[in-house]
Amino acid sequence: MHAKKINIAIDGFSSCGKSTMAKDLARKLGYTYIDSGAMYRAVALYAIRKGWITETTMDEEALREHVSEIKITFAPNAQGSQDTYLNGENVEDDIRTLEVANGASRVSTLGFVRKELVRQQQEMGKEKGVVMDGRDIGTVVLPDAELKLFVTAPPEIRAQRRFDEMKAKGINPPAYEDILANVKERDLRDTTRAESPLRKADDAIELDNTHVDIEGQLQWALDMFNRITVKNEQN
Ligand SMILES: Nc1ncnc2c1ncn2[C@@H]1O[C@H](COP(=O)(O)OP(=O)(O)OP(=O)(O)O)[C@@H](O)[C@H]1O
Ligand SMILES: Nc1ccn([C@@H]2O[C@H](COP(=O)(O)O)[C@@H](O)[C@H]2O)c(=O)n1
Repeated sequence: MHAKKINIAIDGFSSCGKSTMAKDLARKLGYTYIDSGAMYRAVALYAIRKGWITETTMDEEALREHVSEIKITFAPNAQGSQDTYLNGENVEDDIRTLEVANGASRVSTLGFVRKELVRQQQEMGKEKGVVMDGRDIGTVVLPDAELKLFVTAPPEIRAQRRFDEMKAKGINPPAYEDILANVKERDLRDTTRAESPLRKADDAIELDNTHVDIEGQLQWALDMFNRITVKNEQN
C-alpha cells in the first residue's frame, strides 16, 4: 500500500540550495516539484519586456492592471526537470538572469502580485504530494504542510556557488562581487518587505548547508521526511 502523500514546504535565503533540495526530494518521492520563485521571475520578465520595470523604475499601476494576463505553467523537460512557461512560451532560461532575479525581488514586494501567485500556488498544493520551494511557503502558501524545511548558508558561500554554477555551464559569469551584492540585496528586500516577509515558520526544521553537499542535504531531507511520515502513521 502507498503511504498517504503529504505537502513539503522548503524556504530559505536566495541561492541557498532550496530548489536543488526540492527537485531531488520530489524525484525520490515521486512528488510534484513547484518552483514558486520561477513564478515571481516570470512576472518580472513579463514586466521587463513591457518596459514596466527598468533599473530604477517600476510601473506598479500597469502591472496591477495587467497581472491577470500573466499565465504561468510548468511542464516536464527532457532532463526530467520542470520548465517554466509564460503565456505558453518556454522562458526557463530567460528567467535565470541577474536582471530578472532583481526584477522578481522587486515585484514580489507588491501585495497584488503575491495575492495572485499565492492563489495559484495553493491551488497546485490542493491534492498533496507537492514539494514547493520559496520564501513564504511554510508561513503563508502552505501553512498546513506536514513537513517544513528552512535552508541557510552565509551569503558569500551562496554567491560563490552561483558563480561556480555559471562557469560550469559555460556562461560568462558576472563578477563575484556583483553576484554577492545581488544575493544580499534580495535577502534584505525579502526579509524586510511588509507583505509576507521571509521568515522561518515556527514549526520548520533548519539546515545550515555550508558544510553539507548536495547528496548530504538530500539524505537529511529524506531523514526528515521519514521521521514525519513514521510519526503520522503512529498517530
Ligand atoms: N549543499 C550544497 N552544496 C554545494 N552547492 C550546492 C548545494 N545545494 C545547492 N548547491 C548549488 O548552489 C547553487 C544554487 O542552488 P539552488 O539553485 O538550488 O538555490 P536556490 O535556493 O533554489 O536559489 P534561488 O533562490 O536563487 O532560486 C546551484 O549551483 C546548486 O547546484
Ligand atoms: N515564495 C517566493 C518565492 C520567491 N520570491 C521572490 O522571487 C525572487 C526570485 O525567487 P528565487 O527563489 O528564484 O530566487 C526572490 O528573490 C524573492 O524575492 C518570493 O518573494 N516568494
